[in-house]
Amino acid sequence: MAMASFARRKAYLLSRNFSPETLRYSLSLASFSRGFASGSDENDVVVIGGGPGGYVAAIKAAQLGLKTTCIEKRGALGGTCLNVGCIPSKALLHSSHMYHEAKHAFANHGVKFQSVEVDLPAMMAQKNKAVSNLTRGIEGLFKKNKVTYVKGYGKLTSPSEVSVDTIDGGNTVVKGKNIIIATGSDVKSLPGVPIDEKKIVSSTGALALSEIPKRLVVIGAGYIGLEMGSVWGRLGSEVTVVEFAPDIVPTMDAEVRKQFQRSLEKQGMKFKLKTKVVGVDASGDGVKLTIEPADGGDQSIVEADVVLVSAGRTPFTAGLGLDKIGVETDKVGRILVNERFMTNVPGVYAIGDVIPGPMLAHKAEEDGVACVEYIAGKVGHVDYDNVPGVVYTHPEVAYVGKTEEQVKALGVAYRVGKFPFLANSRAKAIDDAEGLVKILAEKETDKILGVHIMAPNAGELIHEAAIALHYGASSEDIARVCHAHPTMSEAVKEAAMATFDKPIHV
Ligand SMILES: Cc1cc2nc3c(=O)[nH]c(=O)nc-3n(C[C@H](O)[C@H](O)[C@H](O)COP(=O)(O)OP(=O)(O)OC[C@H]3O[C@@H](n4cnc5c(N)ncnc54)[C@H](O)[C@@H]3O)c2cc1C
Ligand SMILES: NC(=O)c1ccc[n+]([C@@H]2O[C@H](COP(=O)([O-])OP(=O)(O)OC[C@H]3O[C@@H](n4cnc5c(N)ncnc54)[C@H](O)[C@@H]3O)[C@@H](O)[C@H]2O)c1
Repeated sequence: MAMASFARRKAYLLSRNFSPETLRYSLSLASFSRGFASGSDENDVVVIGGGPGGYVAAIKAAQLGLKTTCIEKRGALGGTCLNVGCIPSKALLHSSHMYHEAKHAFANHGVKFQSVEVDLPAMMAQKNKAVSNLTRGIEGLFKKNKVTYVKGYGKLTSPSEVSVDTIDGGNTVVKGKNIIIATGSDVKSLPGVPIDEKKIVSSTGALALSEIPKRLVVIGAGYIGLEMGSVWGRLGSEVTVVEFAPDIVPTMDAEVRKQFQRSLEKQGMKFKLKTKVVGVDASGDGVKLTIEPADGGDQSIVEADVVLVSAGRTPFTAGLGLDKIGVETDKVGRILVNERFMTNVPGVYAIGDVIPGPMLAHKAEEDGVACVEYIAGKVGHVDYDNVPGVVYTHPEVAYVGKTEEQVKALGVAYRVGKFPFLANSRAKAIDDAEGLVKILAEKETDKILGVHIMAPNAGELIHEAAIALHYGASSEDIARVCHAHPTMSEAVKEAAMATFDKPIHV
Protein backbone atom coordinates (compact mmCIF):
# COMPACT_ATOMS: atom_id res chain seq x y z
CA MET A 1 0.00 0.00 0.00
CA ALA A 2 2.78 2.40 1.00
CA MET A 3 4.71 1.55 -2.17
CA ALA A 4 1.62 2.02 -4.31
CA SER A 5 1.03 5.36 -2.65
CA PHE A 6 4.66 6.36 -3.28
CA ALA A 7 4.42 5.40 -6.95
CA ARG A 8 1.21 7.33 -7.39
CA ARG A 9 2.67 10.39 -5.68
CA LYS A 10 5.68 10.20 -7.97
CA ALA A 11 3.50 9.90 -11.07
CA TYR A 12 1.38 12.74 -9.79
CA LEU A 13 4.37 15.00 -9.14
CA LEU A 14 5.67 14.13 -12.60
CA SER A 15 2.34 15.07 -14.12
CA ARG A 16 2.66 18.50 -12.43
CA ASN A 17 5.95 19.06 -14.30
CA PHE A 18 8.11 19.25 -11.18
CA SER A 19 11.83 19.49 -11.86
CA PRO A 20 13.87 16.29 -11.31
CA GLU A 21 15.57 17.97 -8.30
CA THR A 22 12.24 18.84 -6.71
CA LEU A 23 10.99 15.34 -7.35
CA ARG A 24 14.01 13.72 -5.78
CA TYR A 25 13.75 16.01 -2.81
CA SER A 26 10.03 15.62 -2.49
CA LEU A 27 10.11 11.84 -2.59
CA SER A 28 13.29 11.16 -0.67
CA LEU A 29 12.36 12.55 2.72
CA ALA A 30 12.17 9.86 5.31
CA SER A 31 9.03 9.25 7.31
CA PHE A 32 9.38 11.14 10.53
CA SER A 33 7.10 12.04 13.36
CA ARG A 34 8.16 13.20 16.75
CA GLY A 35 6.11 10.85 18.89
CA PHE A 36 3.18 11.83 21.06
CA ALA A 37 2.53 13.98 24.10
CA SER A 38 1.76 12.42 27.43
CA GLY A 39 0.10 14.47 30.12
CA SER A 40 1.90 17.76 29.24
CA ASP A 41 0.27 20.85 27.75
CA GLU A 42 2.14 20.14 24.54
CA ASN A 43 0.01 18.89 21.67
CA ASP A 44 0.67 15.87 19.54
CA VAL A 45 -0.72 17.78 16.58
CA VAL A 46 -1.21 21.51 15.98
CA VAL A 47 -3.13 22.44 12.83
CA ILE A 48 -2.82 25.98 11.45
CA GLY A 49 -5.99 26.74 9.46
CA GLY A 50 -9.52 25.50 10.05
CA GLY A 51 -10.63 24.89 6.44
CA PRO A 52 -11.67 21.49 4.97
CA GLY A 53 -8.05 20.34 5.11
CA GLY A 54 -7.31 21.63 8.60
CA TYR A 55 -10.54 20.95 10.48
CA VAL A 56 -10.84 17.43 9.06
CA ALA A 57 -7.19 16.72 9.95
CA ALA A 58 -7.81 18.01 13.49
CA ILE A 59 -10.92 15.87 14.02
CA LYS A 60 -9.27 12.76 12.57
CA ALA A 61 -6.13 13.32 14.69
CA ALA A 62 -8.27 13.56 17.83
CA GLN A 63 -10.18 10.43 16.79
CA LEU A 64 -6.82 8.65 16.51
CA GLY A 65 -6.14 9.58 20.13
CA LEU A 66 -3.76 12.49 19.46
CA LYS A 67 -3.95 15.63 21.59
CA THR A 68 -4.87 18.25 19.02
CA THR A 69 -5.24 22.02 18.70
CA CYS A 70 -6.52 23.88 15.63
CA ILE A 71 -5.72 27.56 15.10
CA GLU A 72 -7.98 29.61 12.82
CA LYS A 73 -7.72 33.33 12.17
CA ARG A 74 -11.13 34.19 10.70
CA GLY A 75 -13.14 33.53 13.87
CA ALA A 76 -15.19 30.85 12.12
CA LEU A 77 -14.27 27.33 11.10
CA GLY A 78 -14.71 25.84 7.63
CA GLY A 79 -12.15 27.94 5.77
CA THR A 80 -12.64 29.36 2.31
CA CYS A 81 -14.95 26.52 1.36
CA LEU A 82 -17.56 27.00 4.02
CA ASN A 83 -17.34 30.76 4.55
CA VAL A 84 -16.69 32.25 1.10
CA GLY A 85 -16.48 29.32 -1.32
CA CYS A 86 -18.23 26.00 -1.90
CA ILE A 87 -21.17 26.48 0.44
CA PRO A 88 -22.28 30.09 -0.17
CA SER A 89 -21.78 29.62 -3.93
CA LYS A 90 -23.90 26.46 -3.95
CA ALA A 91 -26.58 28.22 -1.87
CA LEU A 92 -26.76 31.04 -4.43
CA LEU A 93 -26.58 28.59 -7.35
CA HIS A 94 -29.58 26.74 -5.93
CA SER A 95 -31.61 29.87 -5.14
CA SER A 96 -30.91 31.47 -8.51
CA HIS A 97 -31.73 28.18 -10.26
CA MET A 98 -35.11 28.07 -8.50
CA TYR A 99 -35.85 31.62 -9.66
CA HIS A 100 -34.77 30.78 -13.21
CA GLU A 101 -36.90 27.62 -13.23
CA ALA A 102 -39.90 29.50 -11.84
CA LYS A 103 -39.51 32.08 -14.59
CA HIS A 104 -38.68 29.84 -17.53
CA ALA A 105 -39.59 26.21 -16.80
CA PHE A 106 -42.46 25.91 -14.33
CA ALA A 107 -45.08 26.82 -16.93
CA ASN A 108 -44.03 23.78 -18.98
CA HIS A 109 -45.04 21.67 -15.98
CA GLY A 110 -48.38 23.46 -15.66
CA VAL A 111 -47.35 25.60 -12.70
CA LYS A 112 -48.16 29.26 -13.35
CA PHE A 113 -47.53 32.45 -11.38
CA GLN A 114 -48.84 35.97 -11.87
CA SER A 115 -45.29 37.17 -11.39
CA VAL A 116 -42.06 36.02 -9.88
CA GLU A 117 -39.44 38.31 -8.45
CA VAL A 118 -36.05 38.20 -6.76
CA ASP A 119 -35.73 39.27 -3.14
CA LEU A 120 -31.94 39.58 -3.08
CA PRO A 121 -31.60 40.34 0.67
CA ALA A 122 -33.69 37.23 1.46
CA MET A 123 -31.58 35.15 -0.94
CA MET A 124 -28.39 36.39 0.76
CA ALA A 125 -29.90 35.74 4.20
CA GLN A 126 -30.64 32.12 3.27
CA LYS A 127 -27.03 31.74 2.08
CA ASN A 128 -25.69 33.32 5.29
CA LYS A 129 -27.88 31.06 7.43
CA ALA A 130 -26.53 27.96 5.68
CA VAL A 131 -22.96 29.15 6.26
CA SER A 132 -23.39 30.03 9.93
CA ASN A 133 -25.24 26.79 10.74
CA LEU A 134 -22.44 24.77 9.18
CA THR A 135 -19.55 26.70 10.79
CA ARG A 136 -21.23 26.31 14.21
CA GLY A 137 -21.64 22.62 13.40
CA ILE A 138 -17.86 22.23 13.04
CA GLU A 139 -17.33 23.94 16.40
CA GLY A 140 -19.70 21.31 17.81
CA LEU A 141 -17.65 18.54 16.17
CA PHE A 142 -14.48 20.01 17.71
CA LYS A 143 -16.09 19.87 21.16
CA LYS A 144 -17.38 16.35 20.60
CA ASN A 145 -13.92 15.15 19.54
CA LYS A 146 -12.04 17.24 22.13
CA VAL A 147 -10.10 19.35 19.64
CA THR A 148 -8.88 22.58 21.25
CA TYR A 149 -9.84 25.57 19.10
CA VAL A 150 -7.70 28.73 19.23
CA LYS A 151 -9.07 31.74 17.37
CA GLY A 152 -6.17 33.79 16.02
CA TYR A 153 -3.39 34.28 13.47
CA GLY A 154 -0.71 31.62 13.80
CA LYS A 155 2.96 32.22 13.08
CA LEU A 156 5.63 29.54 13.23
CA THR A 157 8.43 30.62 15.56
CA SER A 158 10.13 27.21 15.59
CA PRO A 159 9.31 23.77 14.10
CA SER A 160 7.34 23.00 17.26
CA GLU A 161 5.92 26.37 18.34
CA VAL A 162 3.23 28.63 16.95
CA SER A 163 2.80 32.15 18.24
CA VAL A 164 -0.86 33.13 17.93
CA ASP A 165 -2.18 36.70 17.85
CA THR A 166 -5.65 35.93 19.15
CA ILE A 167 -8.69 37.69 17.69
CA ASP A 168 -9.44 39.23 21.11
CA GLY A 169 -6.12 41.11 20.92
CA GLY A 170 -3.96 38.79 23.04
CA ASN A 171 -1.10 36.44 22.24
CA THR A 172 -0.51 32.83 23.13
CA VAL A 173 2.06 30.21 22.23
CA VAL A 174 0.83 26.78 21.13
CA LYS A 175 3.35 23.95 21.19
CA GLY A 176 3.12 20.78 19.19
CA LYS A 177 5.23 17.73 18.38
CA ASN A 178 3.79 17.78 14.87
CA ILE A 179 2.54 20.90 13.08
CA ILE A 180 0.27 20.79 10.04
CA ILE A 181 0.07 23.86 7.81
CA ALA A 182 -3.41 24.03 6.28
CA THR A 183 -3.58 27.74 5.50
CA GLY A 184 -5.28 27.33 2.11
CA SER A 185 -5.33 29.80 -0.72
CA ASP A 186 -6.34 33.31 -1.65
CA VAL A 187 -7.60 34.94 -4.83
CA LYS A 188 -4.93 35.50 -7.49
CA SER A 189 -5.00 39.17 -8.41
CA LEU A 190 -4.23 40.35 -11.92
CA PRO A 191 -1.77 43.16 -12.59
CA GLY A 192 -3.64 46.41 -13.33
CA VAL A 193 -7.00 45.04 -12.14
CA PRO A 194 -7.23 46.22 -8.50
CA ILE A 195 -9.95 44.43 -6.53
CA ASP A 196 -12.07 46.80 -4.41
CA GLU A 197 -14.82 44.21 -3.68
CA LYS A 198 -17.41 46.72 -4.94
CA LYS A 199 -17.02 47.27 -8.69
CA ILE A 200 -14.06 44.94 -9.20
CA VAL A 201 -14.72 41.90 -7.06
CA SER A 202 -13.19 38.55 -6.20
CA SER A 203 -15.44 35.55 -5.62
CA THR A 204 -15.94 36.83 -2.06
CA GLY A 205 -17.45 40.09 -3.33
CA ALA A 206 -19.42 38.25 -6.03
CA LEU A 207 -21.08 36.19 -3.28
CA ALA A 208 -22.32 39.32 -1.50
CA LEU A 209 -23.35 41.89 -4.13
CA SER A 210 -26.10 44.16 -2.83
CA GLU A 211 -27.62 44.70 -6.29
CA ILE A 212 -27.94 42.62 -9.44
CA PRO A 213 -25.43 44.16 -11.86
CA LYS A 214 -26.84 44.99 -15.28
CA ARG A 215 -23.56 44.00 -16.95
CA LEU A 216 -21.13 41.56 -15.34
CA VAL A 217 -17.76 40.87 -16.92
CA VAL A 218 -16.03 37.75 -15.62
CA ILE A 219 -12.27 37.38 -16.09
CA GLY A 220 -11.47 33.65 -16.31
CA ALA A 221 -13.72 30.83 -17.56
CA GLY A 222 -12.84 28.40 -14.78
CA TYR A 223 -14.92 26.99 -11.95
CA ILE A 224 -15.61 30.29 -10.17
CA GLY A 225 -16.24 32.32 -13.32
CA LEU A 226 -18.81 29.88 -14.71
CA GLU A 227 -20.55 29.23 -11.38
CA MET A 228 -20.79 32.87 -10.29
CA GLY A 229 -21.49 33.97 -13.87
CA SER A 230 -24.42 31.51 -13.84
CA VAL A 231 -25.75 32.87 -10.54
CA TRP A 232 -25.87 36.48 -11.70
CA GLY A 233 -26.88 35.59 -15.26
CA ARG A 234 -29.94 33.71 -13.96
CA LEU A 235 -30.83 36.71 -11.80
CA GLY A 236 -30.77 39.00 -14.83
CA SER A 237 -27.18 40.22 -15.46
CA GLU A 238 -25.75 40.27 -18.97
CA VAL A 239 -22.67 38.12 -18.47
CA THR A 240 -19.54 38.27 -20.63
CA VAL A 241 -16.68 35.92 -19.80
CA VAL A 242 -13.19 36.92 -20.93
CA GLU A 243 -10.81 33.96 -21.05
CA PHE A 244 -7.13 33.98 -21.96
CA ALA A 245 -7.08 30.33 -23.10
CA PRO A 246 -8.78 29.03 -26.29
CA ASP A 247 -11.27 27.01 -24.21
CA ILE A 248 -13.36 27.22 -21.06
CA VAL A 249 -12.36 24.94 -18.10
CA PRO A 250 -9.17 23.61 -19.67
CA THR A 251 -9.16 20.44 -17.50
CA MET A 252 -12.44 19.19 -18.99
CA ASP A 253 -12.82 16.58 -21.78
CA ALA A 254 -12.95 18.63 -25.01
CA GLU A 255 -16.11 17.03 -26.40
CA VAL A 256 -18.06 17.59 -23.18
CA ARG A 257 -16.63 21.08 -22.83
CA LYS A 258 -17.95 22.02 -26.29
CA GLN A 259 -21.48 20.88 -25.39
CA PHE A 260 -21.17 22.63 -22.03
CA GLN A 261 -20.14 25.92 -23.64
CA ARG A 262 -23.07 25.70 -26.08
CA SER A 263 -25.41 25.13 -23.15
CA LEU A 264 -24.09 28.17 -21.27
CA GLU A 265 -24.34 30.26 -24.44
CA LYS A 266 -27.99 29.19 -24.84
CA GLN A 267 -28.52 30.49 -21.31
CA GLY A 268 -27.19 33.89 -22.45
CA MET A 269 -23.55 33.76 -21.32
CA LYS A 270 -21.20 35.36 -23.84
CA PHE A 271 -17.60 34.22 -24.22
CA LYS A 272 -14.56 36.11 -25.43
CA LEU A 273 -11.97 33.35 -25.63
CA LYS A 274 -8.28 33.79 -26.47
CA THR A 275 -8.65 37.28 -25.08
CA LYS A 276 -6.74 39.15 -22.39
CA VAL A 277 -7.65 42.13 -20.25
CA VAL A 278 -4.88 44.71 -20.55
CA GLY A 279 -6.33 47.51 -18.45
CA VAL A 280 -9.31 48.69 -16.43
CA ASP A 281 -10.70 52.12 -15.78
CA ALA A 282 -13.05 52.23 -12.81
CA SER A 283 -13.06 56.01 -12.45
CA GLY A 284 -16.61 56.49 -13.82
CA ASP A 285 -19.89 54.91 -12.72
CA GLY A 286 -19.01 51.51 -14.14
CA VAL A 287 -15.80 49.86 -15.28
CA LYS A 288 -14.23 50.04 -18.75
CA LEU A 289 -12.03 47.08 -19.59
CA THR A 290 -9.51 47.24 -22.39
CA ILE A 291 -9.15 43.83 -23.97
CA GLU A 292 -7.06 42.48 -26.83
CA PRO A 293 -6.59 39.09 -28.52
CA ALA A 294 -4.27 36.85 -26.47
CA ASP A 295 -1.84 36.63 -29.42
CA GLY A 296 -1.86 40.42 -29.87
CA GLY A 297 -3.99 42.58 -32.18
CA ASP A 298 -6.48 45.41 -32.00
CA GLN A 299 -7.71 46.51 -28.61
CA SER A 300 -11.35 47.10 -27.79
CA ILE A 301 -13.39 48.26 -24.79
CA VAL A 302 -15.94 46.22 -22.84
CA GLU A 303 -18.11 48.04 -20.31
CA ALA A 304 -19.36 46.53 -17.08
CA ASP A 305 -21.10 47.50 -13.86
CA VAL A 306 -19.21 44.81 -11.97
CA VAL A 307 -16.07 42.87 -12.91
CA LEU A 308 -15.36 39.48 -11.31
CA VAL A 309 -11.70 38.48 -11.17
CA SER A 310 -11.64 34.66 -11.20
CA ALA A 311 -8.35 33.80 -12.83
CA GLY A 312 -7.22 31.25 -10.27
CA ARG A 313 -6.09 31.12 -6.66
CA THR A 314 -2.70 31.27 -5.02
CA PRO A 315 -1.37 29.49 -1.90
CA PHE A 316 -1.77 31.57 1.27
CA THR A 317 1.28 31.68 3.54
CA ALA A 318 1.48 35.39 4.42
CA GLY A 319 2.81 36.06 7.92
CA LEU A 320 3.23 32.35 8.61
CA GLY A 321 6.98 32.49 9.27
CA LEU A 322 7.98 29.87 6.69
CA ASP A 323 11.29 31.70 6.11
CA LYS A 324 12.03 31.69 9.81
CA ILE A 325 11.99 27.91 10.08
CA GLY A 326 13.16 27.25 6.51
CA VAL A 327 10.12 25.53 4.95
CA GLU A 328 10.67 25.20 1.21
CA THR A 329 8.17 26.32 -1.41
CA ASP A 330 8.08 26.11 -5.20
CA LYS A 331 8.14 29.00 -7.67
CA VAL A 332 4.45 29.79 -7.17
CA GLY A 333 4.58 29.63 -3.38
CA ARG A 334 3.20 26.11 -2.84
CA ILE A 335 4.73 24.28 0.11
CA LEU A 336 6.68 21.23 -1.04
CA VAL A 337 5.87 17.97 0.72
CA ASN A 338 6.78 14.32 0.34
CA GLU A 339 4.26 11.50 -0.03
CA ARG A 340 3.58 11.72 3.72
CA PHE A 341 2.80 15.45 3.51
CA MET A 342 6.02 16.25 5.31
CA THR A 343 7.93 19.42 4.43
CA ASN A 344 11.72 19.56 4.42
CA VAL A 345 11.49 20.57 8.13
CA PRO A 346 10.98 17.43 10.26
CA GLY A 347 7.69 17.50 12.16
CA VAL A 348 6.16 20.18 9.92
CA TYR A 349 3.54 19.00 7.43
CA ALA A 350 1.32 20.74 4.87
CA ILE A 351 -1.99 19.81 3.20
CA GLY A 352 -4.79 21.19 1.01
CA ASP A 353 -4.68 24.23 -1.26
CA VAL A 354 -1.29 25.31 0.10
CA ILE A 355 0.49 22.30 -1.50
CA PRO A 356 0.59 21.24 -5.18
CA GLY A 357 -2.51 19.56 -6.57
CA PRO A 358 -6.10 20.44 -7.40
CA MET A 359 -7.48 23.22 -5.20
CA LEU A 360 -10.60 21.34 -4.13
CA ALA A 361 -12.19 20.91 -0.71
CA HIS A 362 -12.55 17.12 -0.97
CA LYS A 363 -8.89 16.78 -1.98
CA ALA A 364 -7.88 18.92 1.04
CA GLU A 365 -9.97 16.65 3.30
CA GLU A 366 -8.33 13.51 1.90
CA ASP A 367 -4.89 15.08 2.44
CA GLY A 368 -5.85 15.92 6.03
CA VAL A 369 -6.95 12.39 6.93
CA ALA A 370 -3.95 10.72 5.26
CA CYS A 371 -1.49 13.17 6.85
CA VAL A 372 -2.63 12.47 10.42
CA GLU A 373 -2.81 8.75 9.72
CA TYR A 374 0.88 8.90 8.84
CA ILE A 375 1.61 10.96 11.95
CA ALA A 376 -0.22 8.33 14.03
CA GLY A 377 2.03 5.65 12.55
CA LYS A 378 -0.59 4.27 10.19
CA VAL A 379 -0.64 4.29 6.39
CA GLY A 380 -2.48 7.17 4.75
CA HIS A 381 -3.80 7.02 1.22
CA VAL A 382 -5.03 9.57 -1.32
CA ASP A 383 -5.91 8.46 -4.84
CA TYR A 384 -4.86 11.57 -6.75
CA ASP A 385 -5.72 10.01 -10.10
CA ASN A 386 -9.36 9.77 -9.08
CA VAL A 387 -10.26 13.12 -7.58
CA PRO A 388 -13.62 14.09 -9.10
CA GLY A 389 -14.14 17.60 -10.44
CA VAL A 390 -17.60 19.16 -10.59
CA VAL A 391 -18.78 22.47 -12.03
CA TYR A 392 -22.09 23.17 -10.28
CA THR A 393 -23.82 25.04 -13.10
CA HIS A 394 -27.02 23.83 -14.74
CA PRO A 395 -26.48 21.33 -16.19
CA GLU A 396 -23.60 20.33 -13.95
CA VAL A 397 -20.46 18.87 -15.45
CA ALA A 398 -18.58 16.23 -13.47
CA TYR A 399 -15.59 14.13 -14.34
CA VAL A 400 -13.19 11.64 -12.88
CA GLY A 401 -10.12 9.95 -14.34
CA LYS A 402 -8.71 10.82 -17.73
CA THR A 403 -10.06 12.95 -20.56
CA GLU A 404 -10.04 11.56 -24.10
CA GLU A 405 -7.17 13.93 -24.92
CA GLN A 406 -5.12 12.53 -22.02
CA VAL A 407 -5.84 8.94 -23.06
CA LYS A 408 -4.78 9.72 -26.64
CA ALA A 409 -1.60 11.37 -25.38
CA LEU A 410 -0.78 8.22 -23.42
CA GLY A 411 -1.01 6.21 -26.65
CA VAL A 412 -3.40 3.70 -25.08
CA ALA A 413 -5.88 1.98 -27.41
CA TYR A 414 -9.32 2.81 -26.02
CA ARG A 415 -13.06 2.59 -26.58
CA VAL A 416 -15.65 5.28 -25.97
CA GLY A 417 -19.25 4.71 -24.93
CA LYS A 418 -21.74 7.56 -24.78
CA PHE A 419 -25.35 7.90 -23.79
CA PRO A 420 -27.41 11.09 -24.15
CA PHE A 421 -29.87 12.12 -21.42
CA LEU A 422 -32.37 12.78 -24.23
CA ALA A 423 -32.79 8.99 -24.26
CA ASN A 424 -33.07 8.65 -20.47
CA SER A 425 -36.63 8.22 -19.26
CA ARG A 426 -36.23 10.04 -15.94
CA ALA A 427 -34.57 13.04 -17.61
CA LYS A 428 -37.43 13.18 -20.13
CA ALA A 429 -40.03 12.79 -17.37
CA ILE A 430 -38.70 15.83 -15.53
CA ASP A 431 -38.07 17.72 -18.79
CA ASP A 432 -34.38 18.25 -18.00
CA ALA A 433 -32.58 16.11 -20.55
CA GLU A 434 -29.59 18.15 -21.68
CA GLY A 435 -26.25 16.34 -21.49
CA LEU A 436 -24.58 12.96 -21.77
CA VAL A 437 -22.46 10.32 -20.08
CA LYS A 438 -19.16 9.52 -21.76
CA ILE A 439 -17.00 6.60 -20.66
CA LEU A 440 -13.46 5.85 -21.81
CA ALA A 441 -12.12 2.32 -21.34
CA GLU A 442 -8.92 0.55 -22.30
CA LYS A 443 -9.58 -1.43 -25.49
CA GLU A 444 -7.73 -4.55 -24.47
CA THR A 445 -8.93 -4.94 -20.89
CA ASP A 446 -12.11 -2.79 -20.84
CA LYS A 447 -10.77 -1.13 -17.67
CA ILE A 448 -12.42 2.26 -17.19
CA LEU A 449 -10.00 5.16 -17.66
CA GLY A 450 -12.27 8.18 -17.34
CA VAL A 451 -15.91 9.18 -17.01
CA HIS A 452 -17.42 12.53 -17.97
CA ILE A 453 -21.01 13.50 -17.23
CA MET A 454 -23.04 16.56 -18.14
CA ALA A 455 -26.43 16.39 -16.43
CA PRO A 456 -28.54 18.31 -13.91
CA ASN A 457 -27.16 16.13 -11.07
CA ALA A 458 -23.82 15.11 -12.58
CA GLY A 459 -22.06 15.94 -9.29
CA GLU A 460 -23.99 13.13 -7.61
CA LEU A 461 -23.86 10.67 -10.53
CA ILE A 462 -20.07 10.85 -10.80
CA HIS A 463 -19.43 8.85 -7.63
CA GLU A 464 -20.54 5.59 -9.20
CA ALA A 465 -17.73 6.20 -11.68
CA ALA A 466 -15.26 7.23 -8.96
CA ILE A 467 -15.87 3.95 -7.13
CA ALA A 468 -15.55 2.00 -10.39
CA LEU A 469 -12.21 3.66 -11.15
CA HIS A 470 -10.99 3.14 -7.60
CA TYR A 471 -11.68 -0.58 -7.81
CA GLY A 472 -10.27 -0.86 -11.33
CA ALA A 473 -13.68 -1.84 -12.73
CA SER A 474 -14.41 -2.51 -16.40
CA SER A 475 -17.27 -0.88 -18.30
CA GLU A 476 -18.91 -4.32 -18.39
CA ASP A 477 -18.82 -4.36 -14.56
CA ILE A 478 -20.97 -1.22 -14.45
CA ALA A 479 -23.20 -2.41 -17.30
CA ARG A 480 -24.01 -5.63 -15.46
CA VAL A 481 -25.00 -3.91 -12.21
CA CYS A 482 -28.79 -3.62 -11.88
CA HIS A 483 -29.65 0.11 -11.84
CA ALA A 484 -33.03 1.28 -10.54
CA HIS A 485 -35.58 2.56 -13.02
CA PRO A 486 -36.38 5.34 -13.74
CA THR A 487 -33.17 7.08 -12.67
CA MET A 488 -30.57 9.29 -14.27
CA SER A 489 -28.03 6.66 -13.15
CA GLU A 490 -29.38 4.37 -15.87
CA ALA A 491 -27.59 6.66 -18.33
CA VAL A 492 -24.30 5.64 -16.70
CA LYS A 493 -25.22 1.97 -17.14
CA GLU A 494 -26.22 2.55 -20.77
CA ALA A 495 -22.99 4.45 -21.50
CA ALA A 496 -21.11 1.49 -19.99
CA MET A 497 -23.11 -0.88 -22.23
CA ALA A 498 -22.20 1.33 -25.19
CA THR A 499 -18.52 1.11 -24.22
CA PHE A 500 -18.12 -2.67 -24.18
CA ASP A 501 -21.06 -3.67 -26.40
CA LYS A 502 -24.29 -1.89 -27.37
CA PRO A 503 -26.75 0.25 -25.42
CA ILE A 504 -30.45 -0.69 -25.38
CA HIS A 505 -32.16 2.68 -25.51
CA VAL A 506 -30.41 4.48 -28.38
C1 LIG B 1 -16.00 30.76 -4.64
C2 LIG B 1 -15.38 29.41 -4.41
C3 LIG B 1 -16.14 28.28 -4.60
C4 LIG B 1 -15.56 27.02 -4.37
N1 LIG B 1 -16.35 25.93 -4.57
C5 LIG B 1 -15.82 24.71 -4.38
C6 LIG B 1 -16.62 23.55 -4.55
O1 LIG B 1 -17.80 23.63 -4.86
N2 LIG B 1 -16.04 22.35 -4.35
C7 LIG B 1 -14.72 22.24 -3.99
O2 LIG B 1 -14.25 21.12 -3.81
N3 LIG B 1 -13.94 23.32 -3.81
C8 LIG B 1 -14.47 24.54 -3.99
N4 LIG B 1 -13.69 25.65 -3.79
C9 LIG B 1 -12.29 25.44 -3.39
C10 LIG B 1 -12.23 25.14 -1.87
O3 LIG B 1 -12.81 26.21 -1.16
C11 LIG B 1 -10.79 24.96 -1.44
O4 LIG B 1 -10.17 23.98 -2.25
C12 LIG B 1 -10.73 24.50 0.00
O5 LIG B 1 -11.35 25.44 0.85
C13 LIG B 1 -9.28 24.29 0.44
O6 LIG B 1 -9.25 23.89 1.77
P1 LIG B 1 -8.00 24.22 2.70
O7 LIG B 1 -8.35 23.70 4.05
O8 LIG B 1 -6.76 23.79 2.06
O9 LIG B 1 -7.91 25.83 2.75
P2 LIG B 1 -8.97 26.93 3.14
O10 LIG B 1 -10.35 26.48 3.02
O11 LIG B 1 -8.56 28.16 2.39
O12 LIG B 1 -8.74 27.16 4.70
C14 LIG B 1 -7.56 27.72 5.20
C15 LIG B 1 -7.91 28.43 6.49
O13 LIG B 1 -6.70 28.80 7.13
C16 LIG B 1 -6.87 30.04 7.75
N5 LIG B 1 -5.53 30.61 7.91
C17 LIG B 1 -4.67 30.99 6.94
N6 LIG B 1 -3.51 31.42 7.48
C18 LIG B 1 -3.67 31.30 8.82
C19 LIG B 1 -2.81 31.57 9.91
N7 LIG B 1 -1.56 32.02 9.73
N8 LIG B 1 -3.28 31.36 11.16
C20 LIG B 1 -4.54 30.87 11.36
N9 LIG B 1 -5.38 30.59 10.35
C21 LIG B 1 -4.94 30.79 9.11
C22 LIG B 1 -7.76 30.80 6.80
O14 LIG B 1 -8.46 31.84 7.49
C23 LIG B 1 -8.70 29.71 6.31
O15 LIG B 1 -9.88 29.68 7.06
C24 LIG B 1 -14.22 26.92 -3.96
C25 LIG B 1 -13.45 28.08 -3.76
C26 LIG B 1 -14.03 29.30 -3.97
C27 LIG B 1 -13.20 30.54 -3.71
N1 LIG C 1 -16.99 23.53 -8.18
C1 LIG C 1 -15.78 23.54 -7.67
O1 LIG C 1 -15.21 22.52 -7.31
C2 LIG C 1 -15.06 24.84 -7.52
C3 LIG C 1 -15.77 26.03 -7.58
C4 LIG C 1 -15.06 27.20 -7.45
C5 LIG C 1 -13.69 27.19 -7.25
N2 LIG C 1 -13.05 26.00 -7.20
C6 LIG C 1 -11.58 25.96 -7.03
O2 LIG C 1 -11.08 27.27 -6.85
C7 LIG C 1 -9.96 27.48 -7.67
C8 LIG C 1 -10.00 28.85 -8.25
O3 LIG C 1 -11.09 28.98 -9.19
P1 LIG C 1 -10.95 29.90 -10.45
O4 LIG C 1 -12.17 29.77 -11.27
O5 LIG C 1 -10.50 31.26 -10.02
O6 LIG C 1 -9.67 29.27 -11.17
P2 LIG C 1 -9.56 28.20 -12.37
O7 LIG C 1 -8.14 27.80 -12.34
O8 LIG C 1 -10.63 27.19 -12.29
O9 LIG C 1 -9.85 29.07 -13.67
C9 LIG C 1 -9.15 30.24 -13.96
C10 LIG C 1 -9.34 30.55 -15.42
O10 LIG C 1 -8.83 31.85 -15.63
C11 LIG C 1 -8.08 31.85 -16.84
N3 LIG C 1 -7.14 32.98 -16.75
C12 LIG C 1 -5.99 33.04 -16.04
N4 LIG C 1 -5.42 34.25 -16.19
C13 LIG C 1 -6.23 34.96 -17.00
C14 LIG C 1 -6.20 36.28 -17.52
N5 LIG C 1 -5.21 37.11 -17.21
N6 LIG C 1 -7.21 36.68 -18.32
C15 LIG C 1 -8.23 35.84 -18.64
N7 LIG C 1 -8.31 34.58 -18.17
C16 LIG C 1 -7.33 34.15 -17.36
C17 LIG C 1 -7.44 30.49 -16.89
O11 LIG C 1 -7.07 30.15 -18.21
C18 LIG C 1 -8.56 29.61 -16.35
O12 LIG C 1 -9.43 29.15 -17.36
C19 LIG C 1 -9.99 26.42 -8.75
O13 LIG C 1 -8.71 25.84 -8.82
C20 LIG C 1 -10.97 25.41 -8.31
O14 LIG C 1 -10.30 24.22 -8.01
C21 LIG C 1 -13.70 24.83 -7.35
